Amino acid sequence: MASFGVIGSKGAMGEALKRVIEASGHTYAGGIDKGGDPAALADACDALIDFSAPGALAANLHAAVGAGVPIVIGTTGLEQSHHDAIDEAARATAVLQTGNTSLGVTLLAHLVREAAERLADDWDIEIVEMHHRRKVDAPSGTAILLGKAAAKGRGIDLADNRESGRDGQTGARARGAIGFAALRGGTVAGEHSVILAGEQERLTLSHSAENREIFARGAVKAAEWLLAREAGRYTMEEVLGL
Ligand SMILES: NC(=O)C1=CN([C@@H]2O[C@H](COP(=O)(O)OP(=O)(O)OC[C@H]3O[C@@H](n4cnc5c(N)ncnc54)[C@H](OP(=O)(O)O)[C@@H]3O)[C@@H](O)[C@H]2O)C=CC1
Ligand SMILES: O=C(O)C1=N[C@H](C(=O)O)C[C@H](O)C1
Repeated sequence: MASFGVIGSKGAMGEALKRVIEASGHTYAGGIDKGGDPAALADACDALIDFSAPGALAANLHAAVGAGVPIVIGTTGLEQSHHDAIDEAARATAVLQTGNTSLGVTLLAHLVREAAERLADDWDIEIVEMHHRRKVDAPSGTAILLGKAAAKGRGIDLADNRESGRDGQTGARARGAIGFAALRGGTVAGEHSVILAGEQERLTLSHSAENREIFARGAVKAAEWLLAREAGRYTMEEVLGL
């Protein structure tokens, strides 16, 4: 059994994580929110689990490296500079970052990659997501993860082929583009659909999160798995053996 510290502990995910850690027989080492000290939390636990905000990432990585504990990062809305910081920290400790810790989405990303690989680029790819009204980033981390999987299947870079936020006189859709649409409202835990639209037919691959426990369970599983790992940057695919 291990002890886990949660960053973003009073948030929706933080509360789900506390429940799942305690139900799994591990120890909840405590949690922090804005203004809290991640270094003290890192010293008091075997691994950190961070579902907070992009602005917290640098201090959280620094704390994990300083204490020599692994860290799971579920926070979304990350930019390239955040990913560079994660790569740097992963030289010193075990780190896993993902936009979605659920089993279903991790498998969905594989299916999307395979579909994009097998279908020619006259099959247009559109990713639609819906989340609760409190969500602050768009497209969701999951939508970006799925877009990257589709781009990988196609052998292209997402950054060069991404179309989001269409409005007004957009012009016709560019061949090979990967489109994103983000809906917000109510209490939706997370809905994602990847639509592959061809001539006279459409294939839709979807995932529905019914609650946040699925993300919390995946994050705890990832933290358990990281405990036995050397320094490095790891993926949910590796944790789940997919
Ligand atoms: N990867 C995945 O599977 C999933 C990822 N997420 C992501 O996790 C993140 C949190 O989601 P959710 O719980 O719904 O959000 P909430 O807004 O409910 O909670 C965020 C928490 O983080 C805290 N926080 C904000 N800034 C800091 C900081 N600098 N240091 C420490 N804590 C801070 C907030 O504290 P305060 O109120 O004091 O500001 C709050 O308690 C989001 O980025 C979301 O997209 C969510 C679900 C699944
Ligand atoms: O903010 C959320 O709630 C969620 N965020 C993650 C994302 O951005 O994809 C994962 C999940 O969809 C819920």
